[in-house]
Amino acid sequence: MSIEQDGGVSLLDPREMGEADRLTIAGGLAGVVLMDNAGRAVADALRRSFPAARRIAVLAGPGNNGGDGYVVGRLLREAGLTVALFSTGDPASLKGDAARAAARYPGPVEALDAIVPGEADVVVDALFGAGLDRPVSEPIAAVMRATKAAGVPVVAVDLPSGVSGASGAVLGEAFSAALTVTFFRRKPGHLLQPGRGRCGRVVVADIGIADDVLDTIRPKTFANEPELWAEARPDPSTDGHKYDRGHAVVFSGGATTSGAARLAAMAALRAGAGLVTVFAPPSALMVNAAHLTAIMLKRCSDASALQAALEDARLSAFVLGPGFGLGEPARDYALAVLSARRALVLDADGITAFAEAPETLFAAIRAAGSPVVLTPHQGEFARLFPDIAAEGNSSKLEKARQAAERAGCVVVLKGADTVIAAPDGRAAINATGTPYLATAGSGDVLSGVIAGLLAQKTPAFEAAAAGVWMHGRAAELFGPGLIAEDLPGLLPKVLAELSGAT
Ligand SMILES: NC(=O)C1=CN([C@@H]2O[C@H](COP(=O)(O)OP(=O)(O)OC[C@H]3O[C@@H](n4cnc5c(N)ncnc54)[C@H](O)[C@@H]3O)[C@@H](O)[C@H]2O)[C@@H](O)CC1
Ligand SMILES: [K+]
Repeated sequence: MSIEQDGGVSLLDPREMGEADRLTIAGGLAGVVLMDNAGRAVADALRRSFPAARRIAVLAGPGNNGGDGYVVGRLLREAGLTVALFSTGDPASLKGDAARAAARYPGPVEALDAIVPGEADVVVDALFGAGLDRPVSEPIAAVMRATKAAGVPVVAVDLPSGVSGASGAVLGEAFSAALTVTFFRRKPGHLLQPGRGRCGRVVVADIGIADDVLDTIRPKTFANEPELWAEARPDPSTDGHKYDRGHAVVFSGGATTSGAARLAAMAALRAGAGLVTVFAPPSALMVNAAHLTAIMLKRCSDASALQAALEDARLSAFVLGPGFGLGEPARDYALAVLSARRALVLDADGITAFAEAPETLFAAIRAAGSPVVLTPHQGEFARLFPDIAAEGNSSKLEKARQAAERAGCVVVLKGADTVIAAPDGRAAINATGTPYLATAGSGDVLSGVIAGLLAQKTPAFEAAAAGVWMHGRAAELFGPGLIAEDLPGLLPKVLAELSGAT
């Protein structure tokens, strides 16, 4: 993906956004113009979203976010609205562009605690944006609570105050905005929870920063949207034979836990793998045979049987973990697949099996050099990366990134804001999905979708990112009442959407 055509999916942390700002100003666009453009974008979005609003309260903070607030206040006054502006401090203490914006504000500036939130139709939150660097404390927090209690819709400038742009964490107190207007590109905090839940609708405004600043900044964090991996997606029309679309293998657990493997297998087939085989222990052959049709079944009784099966070089991508059971067989199978240098999705029990010896797994992954994706939820993640999981100051984004670097493979850290991270530092934050995805077997389907894409030679990061997106999108298409069995059958619709068909 070339950066000029990033499709808007790049996310900039506060430091990178500061860099975009500096590069733009160095290129000849004055900072005050950027601030004016930012304020205008917020004022316009507010009027579009709240056409009936007449009384606006602007809360202006001590930095450039506050400066944007003064511009919004001025422009809304010019548009004939009634604006009251409340400042955290003496406007004379503002610096630079914010001081200039405040100087051009034509109305009175009141103290922050003078606000009566119920007297406004809309509150503009210009307290803190990218520069938030500590928890919001009293007395500002009290004003925010009073505003929230009044139930007046909040329009946030750049970020809801109190939400960290870098991590999505709530620092102290945070607004829940109805609308957030950010500039140039979104920030990780717009997609990571709990920040995402505080943003309301997010509008990204063009304020005159040119896309080519991204060539210098080289962002490595992305919104997990189709633009990120569209080019890497398999195109079945160019491959005539089923073997060209890869052969995925899913390991089945024992008779009573074999459903998980079938879910993964069905998902791999629907995701486009040419062939899918379930490798089952003797005890689970009959139950699998009774349930499988398009999916093939093979007896696999132990690691030496697996070694023999791996002689078939066409077996391209493996899923190990769903319903598999813990312990030695899981470790032996994973290590055998890796030493045969095949693509591997390690999920659930396959991850937990290495809790006592994560370094053994990481060494095998590095030695294999084949595409490997780990798909832990929080609990499994903590078993494999206990120190990274326990680090209180790092975000989910940083945790997934550190884990991917340590493991030497792609890590999918699951949740409402699943993060997909690659060892080279790239990371994507997912936003598709619904709460109904928290259902038994949902993760098994995800591992199958990813394996289906790996079987078709999609690179690991793109396969994992696309798989997570597709899995979430399928859940959105179904809505309430979702069970895992519904997901594979929805993948054709998701694939059709991605191909632009209806
Ligand atoms: N970077 C850019 O390209 C642009 C930035 N703009 C605006 O500039 C903002 C960033 O401006 P700043 O870097 O000045 O940062 P902010 O205005 O977000 O906040 C920085 C100020 O808040 C104080 N502060 C931080 N956390 C606090 C807390 N918990 N309690 C009390 N005080 C706290 C800091 O000491 C500093 O004075 C963006 O969010 C955006 O709204 C826009 O004007 C347009 C262009
Ligand atoms: K804000």
